[in-house]
Amino acid sequence: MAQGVEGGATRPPPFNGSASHTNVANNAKTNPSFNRWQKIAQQRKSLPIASVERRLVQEVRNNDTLIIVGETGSGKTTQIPQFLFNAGFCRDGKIVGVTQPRRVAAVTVAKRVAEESGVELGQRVGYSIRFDDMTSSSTRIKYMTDGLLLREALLDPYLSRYSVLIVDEAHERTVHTDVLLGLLKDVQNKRSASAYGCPNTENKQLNDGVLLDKGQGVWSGAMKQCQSRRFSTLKLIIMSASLDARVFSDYFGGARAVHVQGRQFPVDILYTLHPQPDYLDATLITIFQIHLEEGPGDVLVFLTGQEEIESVERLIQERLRQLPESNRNMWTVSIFSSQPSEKQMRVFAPTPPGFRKVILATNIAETSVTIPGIKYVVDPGFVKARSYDAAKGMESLIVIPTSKAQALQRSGRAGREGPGKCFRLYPESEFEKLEDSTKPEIKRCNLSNVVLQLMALGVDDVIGFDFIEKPPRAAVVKSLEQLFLLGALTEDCKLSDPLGHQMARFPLDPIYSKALIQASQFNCLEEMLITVAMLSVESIFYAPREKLEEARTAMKCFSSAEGDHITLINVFRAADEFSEKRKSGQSKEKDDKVLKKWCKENFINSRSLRHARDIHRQIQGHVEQMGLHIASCKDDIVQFRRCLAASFFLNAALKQPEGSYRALASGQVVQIHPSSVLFRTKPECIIFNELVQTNHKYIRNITRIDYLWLAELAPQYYSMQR
Ligand SMILES: Nc1ncnc2c1ncn2[C@@H]1O[C@H](COP(=O)(O)OP(=O)(O)OP(=O)(O)O)[C@@H](O)[C@H]1O
Repeated sequence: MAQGVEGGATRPPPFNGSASHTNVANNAKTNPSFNRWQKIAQQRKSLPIASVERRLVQEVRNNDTLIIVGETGSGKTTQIPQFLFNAGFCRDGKIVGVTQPRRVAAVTVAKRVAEESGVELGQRVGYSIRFDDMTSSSTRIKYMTDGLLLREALLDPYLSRYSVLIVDEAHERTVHTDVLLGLLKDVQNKRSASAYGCPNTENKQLNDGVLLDKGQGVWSGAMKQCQSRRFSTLKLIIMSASLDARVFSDYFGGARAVHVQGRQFPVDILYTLHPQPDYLDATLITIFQIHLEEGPGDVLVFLTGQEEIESVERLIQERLRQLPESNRNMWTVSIFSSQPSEKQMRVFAPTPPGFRKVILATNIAETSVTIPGIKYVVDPGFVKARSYDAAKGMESLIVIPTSKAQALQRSGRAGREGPGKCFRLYPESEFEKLEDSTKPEIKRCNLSNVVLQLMALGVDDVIGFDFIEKPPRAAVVKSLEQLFLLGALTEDCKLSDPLGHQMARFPLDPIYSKALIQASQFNCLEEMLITVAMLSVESIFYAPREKLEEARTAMKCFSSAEGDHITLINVFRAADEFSEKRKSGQSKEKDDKVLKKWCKENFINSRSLRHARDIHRQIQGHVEQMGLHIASCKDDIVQFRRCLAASFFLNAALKQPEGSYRALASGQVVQIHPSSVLFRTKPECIIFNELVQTNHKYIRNITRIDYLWLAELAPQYYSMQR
């Protein structure tokens, strides 16, 4: 059994009843959970990383910062935290934290590691993601999103509970990862320097503040003090299968990089002979080719977004109906970020016997996750990415080719349980032309949120912050300007009190945080909570091509002549009313089914609606905690529209003579999206929440306002404009 309190080896799950050493052998023959644990233990032993456990632990002991690069599936994410736990890095209640860019990875990996360790999830091994905390005081290995750790730093600037922090999938370079790297570098320096004054740091100040020189001979005492608290310095590990170790090493002052050799199973990469003009059609053909010609095994398909996924899902069903009965044994499931977590978890459910599971995913399933059963990956080579025009202050989503690093990660999802195949739907010559790595998100997104968080963390000089790669200066300046206009910053560029601090506490985009705070003053927080929740999910309405007219008629029942925000509120409330009336009092599943039927009849996307209800519940919790006044403006719609104008004044637009609109802040000419309820009426002055760039610049989620309200409700901006 284990040696030491928290440094013990992992053990099998408890047997039914009281397990003693004498009955282990008997139980082993019959107990399925024991058999599963044995299989897992075997699998763990065969991972490439297992043979270098001791060396890796030694490397972590010897280096404060370590970069680990290893093949996808070699065991970095699941095994290294367990190695560190076993080596005693969690003594004295300390935690090994692992950050992931995505929620689904944090949850599924934590579940797997809990199972491998034979412990209940939330006890020794847990996860924490926005709005969902599965940890306890006994958690020692904690998986979390990078954004969550940033928020933790607001409360505990030294991140003092952690002995080791592992930044996983660092190649993704999400904006949170980049900010986190800068923050962790700073925390690491502060912890090494101020708390213990170890001689291996440049700082020579001891706890009691006495400055020492190397010649004074006191270092041996200081050294002892350091050794006795060796885990008080923060160990940092940067990990990925596909990162440029040099960039990270340089950033961390020449940090050591180690490569873990070897992969578990081979993955055959297949390319098309020619470029595919219609990648969705090529995707469908490939899925059916695999289904009809390849051996057993599930398929993972990478698409760019919810709409694309839903249309491919429909096309698959149509084609399946044309196949003979014996070939219809395909089961499609989907996973994308705006789905509720339980829905996302469905992709991990076992495939029914005799069926082939086809998972339609966005890049959410690209890194860290292992979906059991996947043998084939279909990669059309595209991803939806954020793009930001700082001059216009406009963010949009555009579909672009993946990078080589992303292609590698995608193929790495096959070959985790046996040999696999990856079908890249482009020629090999195209692969060579791809960028090596993904352009860091910090260079292509609106930075208001990041700037607000950094300022809340006490970083006043955001432009001078030690980023691994500096964001464009114009983007930082634009964000400072926006935050100032929203009232989060004072004139001398400090976080305002209380507004700026309150805004930083919301896990939302600053413009939405401000809207909620503002709404409590306009007595319409009830309406704004619904609005923010509904705007946080992908399209609520869906209109299948073949039933367009029916869908339009259904939408009219909820439409408000004032605009989309009130229309969305109408949908939310109608769903609530329906649920309330039809509550069976029997089971949640039954109620969900009834609501789903109602959604279908009304051409409402039930997934999006459920997700919005979930988000609504969670932000309402935040609002209550902050003590904001929740009230409804009831029938006083003008009041609510005024509040929208006061909140989203940066996104106001005026009608042009020919029927297009000019966005007042950016000067861009934009069109109302055909899905908006105001598409035909085209009022004089509007506010909007989203700009979508296709062949036109479309705006969505629009409400009619009075032009004069702008100067009245946002004088800080509109009086400057005149
Ligand atoms: N949920 C799971 N179910 C089944 N097997 C799993 C699961 N999670 C991990 N594994 C197994 O453990 C192996 C190692 O997974 P791990 O995530 O630690 O690798 P990794 O090196 O971090 O990969 P990546 O770089 O792709 O994140 C997988 O290849 C797979 O065989």
